[in-house]
Amino acid sequence: MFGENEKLSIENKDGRQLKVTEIFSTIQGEGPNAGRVAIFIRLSGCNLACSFCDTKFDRYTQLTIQNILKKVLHERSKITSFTDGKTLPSIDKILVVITGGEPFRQNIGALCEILQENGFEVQIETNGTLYFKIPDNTTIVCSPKITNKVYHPIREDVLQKTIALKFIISCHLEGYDDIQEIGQQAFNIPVYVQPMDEYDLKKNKRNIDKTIKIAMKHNAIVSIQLHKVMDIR
Ligand SMILES: Nc1nc2[nH]cc(C(=O)O)c2c(=O)[nH]1
Ligand code: SF4
Ligand SMILES: [Mg+2]
Repeated sequence: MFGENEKLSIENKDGRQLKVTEIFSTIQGEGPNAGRVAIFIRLSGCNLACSFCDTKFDRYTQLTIQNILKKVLHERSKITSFTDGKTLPSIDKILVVITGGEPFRQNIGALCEILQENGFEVQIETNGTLYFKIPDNTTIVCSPKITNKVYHPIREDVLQKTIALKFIISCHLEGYDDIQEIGQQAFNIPVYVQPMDEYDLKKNKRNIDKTIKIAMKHNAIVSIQLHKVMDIR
C-alpha cells in the first residue's frame, strides 16, 4: 500500500498452488463490470510499488487451486442462498475477479481453467507488465501504471485479451497529465478513466474534475470506485 510494498518478481511455477491474500464476495467497483456481483480472489505481491496504491497484499496463505475453488464455491453459496442456487436469467454466470497485487506475478492459468470448468466467468485486473498463458475466454481489464515518472507499457500478449483499459487520473502525480493512448488505436479497446483516490477531499475533487475533462476530450468512459461510495470491500 502507498508504495511501501517490496517489489516482487514473477514466480515461475506450475500454478497448482498460489499465494492468496483474501477471497471475498462483493460488487465489482471498477471498469466495464462495475455493479456486478463478483467473487474476488486477491493474490499476494506486486512487481511495482505505486505511491498511490490503495491495497494491502503482503500477507498471504499458500493455497492449492482446489482449495481456492472450494472457498469460491462457498462464497457462491452465500450469494445464491436466497434463490436455491438459481440466479436471475440476466446473470448468466457469476463473475470471479482475480486481482492483487499483480495477479500475473503467479501462474494463474490453471486457476482460470478450473474456475471456468465450474461455471464462472473470469476477469483479471492487471497492470499489464506481466503475463502467463490463460484460457481463451478469460478477460483482462488492464490499468497501466506510471511510477517515478516512468510509464510501464502494456505487453502485447496482455493487450490481446484486454477488454478495457483503465487509466487512473491524478492532478498531483507527474506523468498523469493525460491518458496514454497506447493500445487504443491498434486494438480498439474501450478506455475508462478513473479519478485517483488520494484520501484527501480537496485532491480527490481536483482529480474528478480532471477525469471529466479527459473523458470529454477523448470520449472515454468515467469509472468511479463504486465499492468506496458504498463503503464495502
Ligand atoms: N469492490 C471492489 N472492486 C474492485 N475492482 C478492482 C479492485 C482491485 O482492487 O483490483 C477492486 C476492489 O478492491 N474492490
Ligand atoms: S500495480 Fe496496482 S497493486 Fe501493484 S503497487 Fe501499483 S496500484 Fe498497487
Ligand atoms: Mg481495490
